Amino acid sequence: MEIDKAIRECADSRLKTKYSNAISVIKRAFALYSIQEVALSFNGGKDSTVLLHLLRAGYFLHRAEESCSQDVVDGENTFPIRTIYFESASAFPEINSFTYEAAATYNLQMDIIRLDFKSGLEALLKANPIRAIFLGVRIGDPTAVGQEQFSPSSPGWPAFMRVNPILDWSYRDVWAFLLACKVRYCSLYDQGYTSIGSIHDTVPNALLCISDSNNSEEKFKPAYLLPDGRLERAERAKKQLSSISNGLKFKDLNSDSVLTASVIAVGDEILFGTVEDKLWSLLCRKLHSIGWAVSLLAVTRNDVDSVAEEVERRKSTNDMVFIYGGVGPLHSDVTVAGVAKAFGVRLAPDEEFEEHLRHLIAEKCTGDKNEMAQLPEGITELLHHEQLPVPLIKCGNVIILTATNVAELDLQWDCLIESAKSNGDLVLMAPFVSKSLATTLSDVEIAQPLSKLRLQYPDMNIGGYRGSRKGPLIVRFEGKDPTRIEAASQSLCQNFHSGAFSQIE
Ligand SMILES: Cc1cc2nc3c(=O)[nH]c(=O)nc-3n(C[C@H](O)[C@H](O)[C@H](O)COP(=O)(O)O)c2cc1C
Ligand SMILES: Nc1ncnc2c1ncn2[C@@H]1O[C@H](COP(=O)(O)OP(=O)(O)OP(=O)(O)O)[C@@H](O)[C@H]1O
Ligand SMILES: [Mg+2]
Repeated sequence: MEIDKAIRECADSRLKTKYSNAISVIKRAFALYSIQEVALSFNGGKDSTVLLHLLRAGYFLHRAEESCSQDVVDGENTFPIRTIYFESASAFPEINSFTYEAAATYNLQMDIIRLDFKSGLEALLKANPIRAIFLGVRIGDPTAVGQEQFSPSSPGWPAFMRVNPILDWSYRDVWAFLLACKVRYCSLYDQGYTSIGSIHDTVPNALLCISDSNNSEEKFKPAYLLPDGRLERAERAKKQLSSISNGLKFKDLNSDSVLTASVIAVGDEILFGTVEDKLWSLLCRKLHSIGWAVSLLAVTRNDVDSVAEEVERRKSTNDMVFIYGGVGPLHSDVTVAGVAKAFGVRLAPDEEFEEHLRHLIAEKCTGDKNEMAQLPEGITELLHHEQLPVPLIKCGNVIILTATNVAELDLQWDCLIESAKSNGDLVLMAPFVSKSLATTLSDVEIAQPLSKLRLQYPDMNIGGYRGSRKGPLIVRFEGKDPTRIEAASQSLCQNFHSGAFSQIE
């Protein structure tokens, strides 16, 4: 069988693994359902073209195993699996003609359905004993969220099993397969289209454009030359830049409003006292400098449930949560998993993130499966900046920082602020201003006037601290309005003899 032979003979071990896993899924489906009970959902797209050939190979191998003899296996072109195509008036003519051409080449028994998906499937299932449908859905597709290789149809849909043999395939894997097997695919993919929807919303991928100033006609490179699979749906890139503000609802705020953040450090080494964490104080100062208040600092153990519990609690009571530590490939690096758990989603391979890691650490860490490229499914946005080798990860209102020291945090913070500013949505809050007064008055003398002042100026943070029991007491006024700070400090001084307080930096 030519597909099976092509993969067996190729040198790409990752593709071999993906192929053999997909074939196992297909064989499992053939063990559960009879051939009359399964269907292939085929639309001429690249993913469904991969699926068509996997099914041809899978059916051949299944028959070979069943009969235990190559002699009785039907010809390679026998493919008795019902194939359904939802034809639409807004499909590209090239997609239609490729679909019909494939049907003729591979003897597909095509059912052409001219209804919407749901009504079409209802009619199909009423007239046929179909119980399972093969789909070319891949993780990263908007419809893949929550799906497994075998997923029952959604509530409200007719009942059948969705079988997704290439769920964990990446864009690269798809092209590696189509090129290794030397099979035909829709001609649009050679004209710069990387994912094909309707004629109304699909254009060639601008990242494949070959610009030629002398020639007004645009030309495009083929889809398999897209440098990174992460750019398959190019419009996603635009979305990511404006994403920082999404969780923050900045637009409805006055510039002197206060937003709150909490900071979570993950690390047994901090709790043991072995390592002194310097990041939290720097992060507090940074947040402060953009007018944010830090409501809580927490340190958790390197344990998924501890991280999940803390994140879950903080994300609902703060505008933003910053978390660091525990990010990487070690068994103790559980932060990303903890964040996923806090949001009640699973970790799924993120093709875009994997491409970044591949560039960073070459092939060292990217085998058949790259654990570091697993991110919370459906809620993750990657925050890019040209100075960051790997983007920052944002899940809802939680930002995962990968910094491990002060210099790295400095860089990540600057990139975060710069890209937030450049997208125009992020209104940085008015920074806090403060005034500190030192006094040798005793705590007892000053306690009552201070607590009165707090009631008078509820918009301000008024507090006292001392460096030692015997040394001077420092009273600190902090807020967003310098005139109120001045008024409050004057008001305190008036209660005591002149010279009782001296201002310090
Ligand atoms: C065979 C088949 C089965 C589908 N089953 C479901 C389903 O169970 N639940 C669901 O929400 N959508 C289902 N869909 C719809 C897809 O998830 C998705 O809405 C559609 O492929 C998106 O196409 P569009 O981008 O052209 O709207 C199914 C589609 C097909 C072709
Ligand atoms: N009109 C349709 N008719 C039949 N099946 C469809 C149709 N549209 C989608 N599907 C099924 O859903 C799967 C996912 O669709 P999707 O558009 O993501 O992939 P594709 O069309 O194969 O490739 P591409 O991402 O390049 O467009 C398809 O592989 C196919 O199984
Ligand atoms: Mg498509």
